[in-house]
Amino acid sequence: MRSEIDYSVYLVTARDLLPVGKHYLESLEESLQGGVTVVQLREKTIDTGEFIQIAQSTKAICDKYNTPLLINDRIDVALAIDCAGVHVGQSDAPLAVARRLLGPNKVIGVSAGNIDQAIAAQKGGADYLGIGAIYGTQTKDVSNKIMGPAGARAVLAALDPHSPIKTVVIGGIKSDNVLRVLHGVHFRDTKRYLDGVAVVSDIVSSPRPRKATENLARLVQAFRNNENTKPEPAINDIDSVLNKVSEIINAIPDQSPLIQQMANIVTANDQANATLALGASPVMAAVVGDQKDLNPHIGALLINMGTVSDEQKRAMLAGGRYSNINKKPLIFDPVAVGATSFRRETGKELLSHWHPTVIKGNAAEIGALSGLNEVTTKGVDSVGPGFKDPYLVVRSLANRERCVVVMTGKDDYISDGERTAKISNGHQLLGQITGSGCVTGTAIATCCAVASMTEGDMNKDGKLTTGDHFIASIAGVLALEISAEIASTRNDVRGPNTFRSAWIDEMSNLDKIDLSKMSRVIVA
Ligand SMILES: Cc1ncc(COP(=O)(O)OP(=O)(O)O)c(N)n1
Ligand SMILES: Cc1ncsc1CCOP(=O)(O)O
Repeated sequence: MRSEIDYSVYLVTARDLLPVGKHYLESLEESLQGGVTVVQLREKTIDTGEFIQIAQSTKAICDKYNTPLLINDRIDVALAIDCAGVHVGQSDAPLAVARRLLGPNKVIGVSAGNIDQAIAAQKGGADYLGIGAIYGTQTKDVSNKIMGPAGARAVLAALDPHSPIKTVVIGGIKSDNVLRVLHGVHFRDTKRYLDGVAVVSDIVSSPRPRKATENLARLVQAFRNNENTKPEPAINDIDSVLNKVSEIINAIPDQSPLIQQMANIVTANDQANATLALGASPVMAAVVGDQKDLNPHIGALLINMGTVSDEQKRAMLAGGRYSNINKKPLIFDPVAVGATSFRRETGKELLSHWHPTVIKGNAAEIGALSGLNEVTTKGVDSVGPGFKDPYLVVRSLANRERCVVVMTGKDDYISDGERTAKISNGHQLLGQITGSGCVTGTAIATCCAVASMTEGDMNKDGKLTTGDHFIASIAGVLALEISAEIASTRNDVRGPNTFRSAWIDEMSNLDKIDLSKMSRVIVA
């Protein structure tokens, strides 16, 4: 009988990565005590005799904890010690040969670095796939093979949903990014969930492998609990939505969140002043060295690609990563992401390193991220009348990226994948000043910070952030567009530049306004 394996926390061994003074079997036993559910013995340089010896002592400890053992590459060693099975890579014994030698009762896992390899392994009868490398790692040179969570998500989506094959991801997975990986790989539309995460250095290099494993196991379990918990019915009737919007906007001065912004050189000043006018505090920190210390203190981080440089990109990678670790809302404004290959690559790299809470862009930017070319870009601006079905565009991207998507334009469309809103507020003067979209990002980040600070959540361990960011995004857009409408009626506004000052002034008067009377919002 082939053993039923729990792949949740899959340890791949590496004796060369043990901390100085830590014995291999001691580390292995501690990791099993911490909750490793399956072990793969991976040895690359030793002779067959020594391999068999180490495999026997590894199996003795795995047996003590009732944990299956697989052998990397070497079918002969697996047969010699009669363990649960093997893991083979693309340049190892072919799956059909491994199956013939091992028989029907042994487990065979196959590495899959792309969709074709995954489908071939599935058709060939592999028991599970090791999908990767997700990220770079010092354990092995995978520099040409990094696929990011989005690459693994594409592999999962391509598999036959009825096949019994199991899946794990591997490569650079650690307790500080495992939630981000799980959220990024799991695609709502595929019926397929990851069965586990395969880890080498996060466990093996730790002086406390038991603790390291417990951390990983807790996060994997928390993610699953969260996925399996039926969410509270989402607020979607318009009165409740607008009540919540007012609550969020009115709470900004009380909470006074610190809003970190990696802004662009054109609009940073307006963004900082808008943050103050809304009742929050701006901090414009965009160098790598600031990110770790600053992140625990912020309410939200806004990453705006407007004038992104190589140095700023490194800060964006780090800041976003810390935001996921510290469960801070992360708002991504992919300015002109489709305009050049540098921007396309940067957008892709950022989204593969961290998981945004909200993506906000104009039609061309949302189209570029969605892989659609129905709407094109001219510099930072969108060209033409927009998408035929904007609801579908935002809903699909929100589902794919598992975040809120805000598409700004004459009408704005906002979706969290389930609920979709259309906002028809605003004023044409907003289109005559530079950076009104960037300032919208500021307002969304501010409202998301408040939503996250004011809403407790029992299931927060498995989440990357808490709060209803769909409603917070509506609040951010309404705050800006209604202040623009009010500013446009002022006698002292004579054109775009006087409008700009009046607009920022009016952001600080929103508590005096009955937003529900001025809002033109539909929620579907
Ligand atoms: C679970 C898991 N997935 C992938 C691999 C990589 O295996 P392979 O491609 O054979 O590379 P090496 O491990 O031999 O370097 C794995 N070992 N485990
Ligand atoms: C064996 C292997 N195959 C793809 S990445 C990898 C190593 C993963 O190591 P780590 O978990 O330390 O990043």
